[in-house]
Amino acid sequence: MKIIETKLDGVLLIEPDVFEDSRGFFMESYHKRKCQELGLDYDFVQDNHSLSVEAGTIRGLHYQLYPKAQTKMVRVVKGAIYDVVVDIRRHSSTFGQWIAVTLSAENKQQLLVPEGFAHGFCTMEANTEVLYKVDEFYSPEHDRGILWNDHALGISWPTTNPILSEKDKKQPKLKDAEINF
Ligand SMILES: Cc1cn([C@H]2C[C@H](O)[C@@H](COP(=O)(O)OP(=O)(O)O[C@H]3O[C@H](C)C(=O)[C@H](O)[C@H]3O)O2)c(=O)[nH]c1=O
Repeated sequence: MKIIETKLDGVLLIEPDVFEDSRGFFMESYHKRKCQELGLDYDFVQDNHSLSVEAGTIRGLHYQLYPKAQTKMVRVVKGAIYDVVVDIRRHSSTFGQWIAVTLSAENKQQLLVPEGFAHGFCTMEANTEVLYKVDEFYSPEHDRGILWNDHALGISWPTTNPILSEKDKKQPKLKDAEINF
């Protein structure tokens, strides 16, 4: 398992060891001790799974407020996503900055999104399925979002006309968002 740092402190790309043979492949998609040995010591309590039927679906940008903030470990088991993370820690030197990585069933890479970051993705293929672990339970009362195309962020999404939930169509801009990180 290899860890690749990004320009956002704490946001990490994880490359699992994949064992391929004539039958296909095997990999440990999560191994607590090996993660702990690499400093990734999280107590994940919930696994999430989403299917997006159409390419060009954007889910996000989402986060939960303290004390229910979540660290997420995201991977794709079918299709591909343009995965985006935004630093929303008010005192961070990279506040408002974002990164994007492609996670796919093919590259099997995973993204670690710590507390203090908003997360969202755009599907690059039809019928894309995303699995992710979180270390805090879902709390609707603490669930918040930021508008996907907030010009202050300038995220280079692969589509300008995405499929969005009604909720995500009405998310606030970063300057108006409720943040307590
Ligand atoms: C997140 C969540 C949702 N739900 C229920 C609430 C709604 O009735 C339904 C769909 O929720 P939502 O539209 O918020 O789902 P997504 O738009 O995929 O949200 C996710 O998208 C981005 C990419 C994220 O990083 C978050 O983990 C998560 O917010 O599932 C639950 O029951 N448990 C949960 O943990």
